[in-house]
Amino acid sequence: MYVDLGNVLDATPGISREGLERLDGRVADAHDRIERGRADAEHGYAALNLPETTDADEIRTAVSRFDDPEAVLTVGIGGSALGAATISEALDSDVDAYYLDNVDPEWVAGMVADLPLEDTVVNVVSRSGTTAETLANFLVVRDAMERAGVDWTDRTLVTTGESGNLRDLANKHDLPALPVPDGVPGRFSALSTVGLAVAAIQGHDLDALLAGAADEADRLSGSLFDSPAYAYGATTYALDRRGASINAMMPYAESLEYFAEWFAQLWAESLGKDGVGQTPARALGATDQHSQLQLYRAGPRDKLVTLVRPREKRDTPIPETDLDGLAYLGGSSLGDLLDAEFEATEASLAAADCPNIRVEIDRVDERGLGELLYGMEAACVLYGELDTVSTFTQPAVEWGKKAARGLLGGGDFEEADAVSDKTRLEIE
Ligand SMILES: O=P(O)(O)OC[C@H]1O[C@](O)(CO)[C@@H](O)[C@@H]1O
Repeated sequence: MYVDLGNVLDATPGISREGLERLDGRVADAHDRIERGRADAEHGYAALNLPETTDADEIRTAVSRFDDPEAVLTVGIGGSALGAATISEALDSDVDAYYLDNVDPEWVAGMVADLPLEDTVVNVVSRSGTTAETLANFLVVRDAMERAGVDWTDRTLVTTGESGNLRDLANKHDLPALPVPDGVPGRFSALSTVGLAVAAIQGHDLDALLAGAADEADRLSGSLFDSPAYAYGATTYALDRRGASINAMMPYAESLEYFAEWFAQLWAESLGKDGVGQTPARALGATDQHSQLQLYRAGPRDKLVTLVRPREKRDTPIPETDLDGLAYLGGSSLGDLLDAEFEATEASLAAADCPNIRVEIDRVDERGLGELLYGMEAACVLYGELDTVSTFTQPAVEWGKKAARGLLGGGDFEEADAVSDKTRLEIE
């Protein structure tokens, strides 16, 4: 992973090279704290050990019983789906990957109806084993399999904690089950059983994914000038402190669109604590040059833009044309056009003094994805250390869960009472 900070040095908000050098002392202290947490496999810090602790053979063995499926359906939500989706949506495979990570009834019914259930692996993922959306969707999928005459116990893989509803189900029906790694919150679990089972089913190279992550881990150091991950984490933190409260994650690759969604959970759920936190905005280049870029460049000075691209990609030529005005495109390629737009957007933001950071990987392949996922996780951990927030908890999401559960009769929660007390001003 390569990180270019050039376009933050003279931006508004921005940080100077001297400012980064002053911040580097705090980076060194944060790095020491992180390394102590990793050494003790402390909750959360353990995520940065996954390149060494994830057992790829265990994952490959667990999925080996599913002989050449047509599709794999992941039933999970948040970090229990987004890591796997980031990888599977970025890489080609003959095995189609689908994700049920919401409970929209029409969407779920449509997806289940379209699946070749007899030739689909159902990958149910939940660290807690209690997440209502995941369990409800699993019950719907299992019922559909039974009605289709498919023995669901032959087609289901479970990834869950040591206890809970899913663990009980796996034990009761002797289902293949993978553990979730101790001390790794869902949003940090892409490089573990949680995020890699789909990749294994699709035939992707788990070792290369973990090797890319290991490369980035090897570059963690006491100086942001020696570590791309810490350069990104420290700079985004510093820019937030100077007013860039929004970070628009804008990959210039369709294959990385899901990465922006994964990044949004990682950044928001880790850093949004006690009244602080940089808001991740999902964007996509070049598409959002015709959309959100107007706001990024000419709106409030409260944003930074992260521009991500692979340095190498397969290309598509643009045919020669005799159409006046289009001759400049003919004989070029879509890759040349996308690169030109990436660099033009970068320069456009700089010309407007809008801070932007360039993040590149060599290619969107297993190694590059491993670097990018691990690099952003490490960046997030460093940012959390510098911002002195509780990076690895997510207490604010619990209120809504209790309210929903109370509304459905799943318990007596005062949060549910607040729903009926809603102030109404309905305009028809
Ligand atoms: O894996 P589980 O326990 O189903 O949780 C799914 C997601 O829900 C959250 O716990 C938030 O409610 C996320 O942190 C997590 O990724």
